[in-house]
Order: sequence, then C-alpha cells, then structure tokens
Amino acid sequence: MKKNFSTLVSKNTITSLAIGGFDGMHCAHQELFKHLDENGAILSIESGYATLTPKKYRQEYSKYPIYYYVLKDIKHLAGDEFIKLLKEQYPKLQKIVVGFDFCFGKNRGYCIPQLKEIFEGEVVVVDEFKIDNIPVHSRTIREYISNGELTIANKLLNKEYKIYGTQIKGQGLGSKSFVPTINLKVDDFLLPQAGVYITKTILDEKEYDSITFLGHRVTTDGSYAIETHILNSDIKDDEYEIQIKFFKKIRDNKKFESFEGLKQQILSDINEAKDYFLN
Ligand SMILES: Cc1cc2nc3c(=O)[nH]c(=O)nc-3n(C[C@H](O)[C@H](O)[C@H](O)COP(=O)(O)O)c2cc1C
Ligand SMILES: Nc1ncnc2c1ncn2[C@@H]1O[C@H](COP(=O)(O)OP(=O)(O)O)[C@@H](O)[C@H]1O
Repeated sequence: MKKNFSTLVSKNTITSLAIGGFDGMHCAHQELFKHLDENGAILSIESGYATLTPKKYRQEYSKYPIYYYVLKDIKHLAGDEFIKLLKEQYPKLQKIVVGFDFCFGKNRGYCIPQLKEIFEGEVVVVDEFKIDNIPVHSRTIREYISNGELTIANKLLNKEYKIYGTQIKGQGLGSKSFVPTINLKVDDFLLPQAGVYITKTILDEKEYDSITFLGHRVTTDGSYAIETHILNSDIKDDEYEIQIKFFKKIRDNKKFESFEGLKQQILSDINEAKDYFLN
C-alpha cells in the first residue's frame, strides 16, 4: 500500500485541485487529474461509502497528494463559504477541476455555474467520460463487481479491481482434501459476487497467478470464505498482507455431493486459470 503523502506536501504550495469523492480512482477520475499542474492535488470528499478504494488505499492510484474532507463537516456550507475555505487552506489556488455533474454545499445547491461565478480563477469542467458508451461512475463499477462482471468493471477502472486482506486460519481441509489455499479476512472493500475467479495474488510484493473462491463453502462447513490458491508455486505459511487482483469470473459457487466431485471441479478450474494466463 502506498502511504498517503499529503501530510508531506504543504497546502500552501497547491495551485490546482481536482474535487470529488474519487472512490475507485477510475478512468473518468484520471481524466480530471490530467488537468492538474505539477503543484496539483486531489480534494477527496469522504461520504463513508468508499468501498472500491477505501481511503487508506487510495493514494496508490495517483501521484498527486490527496487531502481528505468528511462530507458531513462541509456539506452545510453555502457556496461562497466553501470557496472561502479553499482559498484560506490553499492560498495559491488558481485552478479547480471538476466533472460535469459536480455539485457542492448546502443541499448540493451549488453546481458548475455557481462555482464559475464564485471562484476567481480557472474552472475546468470535464464532460461525461464514457467507455464503450458506458458512463464511468463508481456506482456503476460497484454494480458490475457485485454481479461478478469483473471484465467490464476492470475496463472502467482501467486496472484490475484489487482488494487487500490479511491471512486467517481456514478449516485445515484444503491441503488434505482439495488444494492448499490462503484464507483471507477482508475489511472495507466491496467483495465480488460469490463464485470462482481468475486472479493474481500479491504476497510480500511478489505477484503470483492464482484462482480465488468467494462464497459460502456449501460443500463443507457452509461458512463464508475468501480463499486463494496460488498456481504453479508452493508458498510458505506466513502472516501476509495479501492483495488480490480480479481478472474474470469463471463460475458460480456450487454444492457438490462429494468432496471428490468438488476436488475434480477445482482441478478443472485451475486448468482454466492456467490456460488464461498462457494466452
Ligand atoms: C478454486 C476453488 C473453487 C472452489 N469452489 C467451491 C464450490 O464451488 N463450492 C464449495 O462449497 N466450495 C468451494 N471451494 C472451497 C472449498 O470448499 C474449500 O477450499 C475447502 O473447504 C477447504 O477450505 P479450507 O482452506 O478452509 O481448509 C473452492 C475452493 C477453491 C480453491
Ligand atoms: N464519468 C465522468 N465523467 C466526467 N467527470 C466525472 C465522471 N465521473 C465522475 N466525474 C467527476 O469526478 C469527480 C469525482 O466524482 P465522484 O462523484 O466521486 O465520481 P463518481 O461519479 O464515479 O462517483 C467529480 O468532480 C465528478 O464530477
């Protein structure tokens, strides 16, 4: 995880700001960042719903420092009060970059025309950014991920959807009856729909091809699990911070009548994942 470095950059040096929520740091957000100058920064307004790139993990996706504001602390401000706050905190601010749908202040009552009127500087407004005719928004990406449509979600993100977790103890059945897996505990991130996914797993900064299962282990103990099997490598048991990048869903979660049936299916899933990475 890249540490937030906004504490190292004085707000006094900032000359341009991109403003918004920025959950996902998706390709429309990146379009806004293209308009920042070398003393640019990101002003991220936290509504509490960021599950694609929770606050702690967002800096990884931009070279610009990110300054966070809690929505409930600023949402009562009138338009001129918000701009006054910006001018006080960023005395050199000359340029504000926002998207076509940006609104702010009390009751979201201030939008682009008011921003242009109140702010004595340049206002850059980015038109609605689409990919394959799909408007790119975090809520749309969340829907694709929740439906297991990672290929489209990744296209809109312009990167593979990635979650962070820590290793927890599993049932101890994997190595004996199926294949060895790392069991994960994941907080804060939106989890893809239950099923089996082609993934890459990062352990100690090294990336491995992998296959990941999410869902209730309906064939064994019934409990919800996130488990990843590393392809082509034996890894030692350790207390890793784990990152999983999702590429593609290959099937739904399923109840098998026997452990042998599930094992054969898992072996076939593994072959499918290996083929995917070969091509
Ligand atoms: C690629 C893969 C696919 C899996 N598919 C299913 C499934 O369809 N249904 C199911 O009940 N469990 C599935 N599992 C989970 C297994 O039940 C689980 O790995 C096993 O119970 C071992 O759990 P443990 O690591 O906690 O010991 C899958 C696991 C992997 C690695
Ligand atoms: N598809 C898009 N095209 C252009 N600008 C966008 C788009 N999506 C978001 N923005 C802009 O990016 C900033 C962050 O917006 P935010 O509301 O966090 O994004 P989202 O709509 O993805 O939730 C805002 O200034 C917003 O207007």
